[in-house]
Amino acid sequence: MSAAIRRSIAQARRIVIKVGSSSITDRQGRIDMPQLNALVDAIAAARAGGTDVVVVSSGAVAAGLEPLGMHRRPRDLATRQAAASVGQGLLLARYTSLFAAHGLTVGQVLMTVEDVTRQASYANAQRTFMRLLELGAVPIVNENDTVATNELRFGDNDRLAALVAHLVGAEVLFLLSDVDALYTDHPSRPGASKITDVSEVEDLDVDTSRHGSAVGTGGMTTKLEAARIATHAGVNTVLASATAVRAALAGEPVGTLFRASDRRRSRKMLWLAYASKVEGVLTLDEGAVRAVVERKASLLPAGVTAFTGSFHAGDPVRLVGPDGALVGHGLVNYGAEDLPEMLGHSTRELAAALGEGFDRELVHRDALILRKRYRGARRATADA
Ligand SMILES: Nc1ncnc2c1ncn2[C@@H]1O[C@H](COP(=O)(O)OP(=O)(O)O)[C@@H](O)[C@H]1O
Ligand SMILES: N[C@@H](CCC(=O)OP(=O)(O)O)C(=O)O
Repeated sequence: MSAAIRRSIAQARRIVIKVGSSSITDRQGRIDMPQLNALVDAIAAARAGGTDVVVVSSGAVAAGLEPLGMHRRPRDLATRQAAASVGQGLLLARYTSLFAAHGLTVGQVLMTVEDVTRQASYANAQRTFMRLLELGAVPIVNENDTVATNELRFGDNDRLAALVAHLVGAEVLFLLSDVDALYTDHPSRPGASKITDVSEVEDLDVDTSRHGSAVGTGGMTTKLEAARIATHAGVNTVLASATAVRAALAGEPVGTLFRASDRRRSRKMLWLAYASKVEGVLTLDEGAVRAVVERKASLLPAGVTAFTGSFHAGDPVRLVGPDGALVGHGLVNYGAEDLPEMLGHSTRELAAALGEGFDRELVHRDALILRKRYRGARRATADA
């Protein structure tokens, strides 16, 4: 890790720390007080040094097991929600008293997928975080497990933490876990070796398929996904053992550093890429697919043959090829009610009909995120 990055990590003014269930609860599902204490001490020291800290803490389900007489993580959603309901209260009570010993106040933030997928709620959540930080409180974030449904949940706090890091404009995201770094294979496998420095998550060739702890969810797969989201948002990301929290915060060479990408995406595009909820689907003809995928052109109304959904101007939509293969996602410039009159018409015809101020692009190239490998593209080219 270069000295400059280490320094910038140690001197960051705002950080997000995500801690996994396995790091703060024991095998019986009790909150591991010495471990939680050590974590809070390290965070309080960072706060004393003037750094804003947002904590994303898992552990609600795990902490609810023992009080409810359960011995393992429940399989069904309703029981997990009940466990989270009991455990979240206990967890926050512990955080509240441990931080109070350092003269710090905590604020609970329970988030749902919708808080980040809808632009208005995203802005609202952002305002709340900023105000909490201005007031000197330490936000303690978790997914609102008791109301999240199977269809509508993050399911893991790794990605939630990356989106929060982006939302609050953090400089560093720390993913603290029960493993000390990323390995080329599950750390228990012979030959698995430690990776200390990653420049581009998408270029990694590692096996993350084997599951992690009994209480954790997502394992290493969701941590890599989180690192990808955060680094593309310009946030340096450090994966380290929760027991090495002080060293990690001090920028010491522990764990794995995922370097912030130079090709930093705007807030809006990150939201589109990772957090938005698609409101409609546009079907493109082969010429439009080629223009968008190969020439990186904007999408014009003439290239769209059909659409579904009831979206408004500015909403996120999915773009698919004639065979339904995903082309990418984009922010559409017209609502569904305007489209029937526009589709298939050339720009000249539309300009004549709609006059001055007509927006010729249906989806502007700068508001488009293409799928990394469009599976239908080669076929579209070959058929042409
Ligand atoms: N390539 C890998 N490198 C490191 N850990 C891995 C890898 N593949 C799987 N894992 C597992 O992922 C676990 C961490 O994920 P998880 O249990 O969900 O933790 P947490 O509760 O901290 O979110 C590690 O303990 C390890 O067993
Ligand atoms: N929201 C859940 C945690 C989900 C989760 O991501 O857990 P983990 O893999 O331990 O970070 C809970 O508080 O139990």
